[in-house]
Amino acid sequence: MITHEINGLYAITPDITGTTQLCEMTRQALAAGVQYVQYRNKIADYRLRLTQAKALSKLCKQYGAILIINDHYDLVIEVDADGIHIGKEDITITDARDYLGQNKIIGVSCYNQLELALEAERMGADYVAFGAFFYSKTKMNTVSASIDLLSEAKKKLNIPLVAIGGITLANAVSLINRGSDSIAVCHELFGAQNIHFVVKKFNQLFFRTEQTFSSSS
Ligand SMILES: Cc1ncc(COP(=O)(O)OP(=O)(O)O)c(N)n1
Ligand SMILES: Cc1ncsc1CCOP(=O)(O)O
Ligand SMILES: [Mg+2]
Repeated sequence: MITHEINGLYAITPDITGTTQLCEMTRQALAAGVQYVQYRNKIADYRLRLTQAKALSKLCKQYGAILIINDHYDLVIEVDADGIHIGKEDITITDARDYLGQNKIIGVSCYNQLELALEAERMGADYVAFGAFFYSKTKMNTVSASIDLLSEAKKKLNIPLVAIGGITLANAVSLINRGSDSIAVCHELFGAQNIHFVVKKFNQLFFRTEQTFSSSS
């Protein structure tokens, strides 16, 4: 059974080859309070992916954080990560579940399509991701998702919603207010001069939003 309902800031690692630099940036994010990390590296070969994923797994365990691996289900087992994130070009939810079992988190990209999310929930996904909501410096050729989709999805789905794509400190609130449980961020976080500061600011956005909800209810 999955014990973690994804929420808050979800850090997506950048495409870098330097494992020491990757770990140092991730350590700063974890030390500042990041609880969810996705290891995503589109330029690494198998050996480098294994090295980096192992190092991140160790680091996340030290901080009690959840590590999700993008695309590569074999790595999840090899480094004892907490789950996988899959999209339309990756393995199916059924195959991921068969391979990983009930105790691993499966996150699924649903782009701008509510129907994909409803199907993903039926097939046993633990969270669904929508986006890109804004222009992304990290991933080219994304489809664009509207903020209204989040409110609609919030009404129809029971699993957590993650928003992704060009999310910054300035635009994140619009997504959180529309029902996004988590925001997945790469450039605004790992491209920052002060990662610690950015994590704290993102986390405050969630805290403020919760305060707003509870004071008006
Ligand atoms: C949290 C989250 N949401 C969406 C994606 C994108 O996944 P995918 O469509 O498979 O594209 P790649 O990341 O593999 O390029 C994601 N990785 N994480
Ligand atoms: C993996 C992915 N899928 C849609 S946008 C994106 C990249 C997110 O990175 P950034 O926060 O830098 O836009
Ligand atoms: Mg993918």
